[in-house]
Amino acid sequence: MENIDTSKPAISLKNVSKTFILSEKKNGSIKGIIAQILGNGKNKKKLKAVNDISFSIQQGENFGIIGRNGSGKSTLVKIMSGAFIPDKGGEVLRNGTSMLLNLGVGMSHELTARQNIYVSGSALGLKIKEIDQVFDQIIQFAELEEFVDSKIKYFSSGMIQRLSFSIAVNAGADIMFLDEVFAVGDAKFRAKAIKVMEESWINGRTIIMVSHSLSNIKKYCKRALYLKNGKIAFLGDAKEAIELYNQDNQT
Ligand SMILES: Nc1ncnc2c1ncn2[C@@H]1O[C@H](COP(=O)(O)OP(=O)(O)OP(=O)(O)O)[C@@H](O)[C@H]1O
Repeated sequence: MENIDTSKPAISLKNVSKTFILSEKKNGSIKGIIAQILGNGKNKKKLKAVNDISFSIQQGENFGIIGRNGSGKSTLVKIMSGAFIPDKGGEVLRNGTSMLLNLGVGMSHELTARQNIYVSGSALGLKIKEIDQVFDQIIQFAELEEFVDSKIKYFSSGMIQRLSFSIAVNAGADIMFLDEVFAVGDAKFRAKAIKVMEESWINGRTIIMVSHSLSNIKKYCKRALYLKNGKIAFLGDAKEAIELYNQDNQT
C-alpha cells in the first residue's frame, strides 16, 4: 500500500467501451464466402457490451455494480482490473495493485496452487521473499493443504475461488474486485470470507462489488452503478440505485 498516491482516485475510467466480435453473419453466396475468406470484416456481428462509460472510484470506497444478466457488469469489472483491454480511445487509470476475484480469472489452470500463488503474488507487487512469508497463511486460509502441488485445472470452482480470495487477502491487494463472491464456495468458507472481508477490507481498502444480491450491495456499498445495456443508467447512492433497478425490473 506504500506506493499509492492518496490524492488520486483508486480507479478512473474515461470513455470506456468494449466491443465483442460475436460471429460471422451467415451469407451462403459465393461472394459472401469469398468476403469471409478474405476477412474484410464487413460480415462480422459486433456487440458493444460496455458503451462509453466514464466515472471514478475513490480510494477506500466500497462500490457496487448492479444490472440485469448481460448488462455488462463482468466485462466492466474485467476492464477495470486490467484483465480486458478497452476499445481504442478509452482510458483506465488504476492507482494500486488489484485482484479480480471470480472463478480463477488471472489464475493459470496449467499451474499448481503453489505456482499460482507466486505468479499472483508477483502481479500484486510482492517480492519472492515476501510471498514465501505469506505462503503458508494463504494455503491454510484457503484450506488447500493437501492440494498445494496439484494443477488447479483439477480444482473445483469453489477451490479456485478460495485460493484466489486467500491470495488477495493475505498478499494485500489494494483494490479488490468481488464478482459474485457471495454466490460461490460452500457456506463455511463463505462465512469465513465475509468475516475477513468485513474486518480487513470494508474499512480502508477499495472494494468493487458485483452482485445480484441487492441486500449485500445495500449492506456494504455507499455508492453504486446501475448498468443497463452497457450504459450507466444511474450512478450515485446505492439505495437509490437499487430502488431504480427494482422499479425497472418489476414483474
Ligand atoms: N468474451 C466474450 N465474447 C463475446 N461476447 C461476450 C464476451 N463476454 C461477454 N460477452 C457478452 O457481453 C454482454 C455482457 O456480458 P457480461 O458478462 O459483462 O454481463 P453481466 O452483466 O456480467 O451478466 P451476468 O449478470 O449474467 O453475469 C453479454 O451479452 C455477453 O454475452
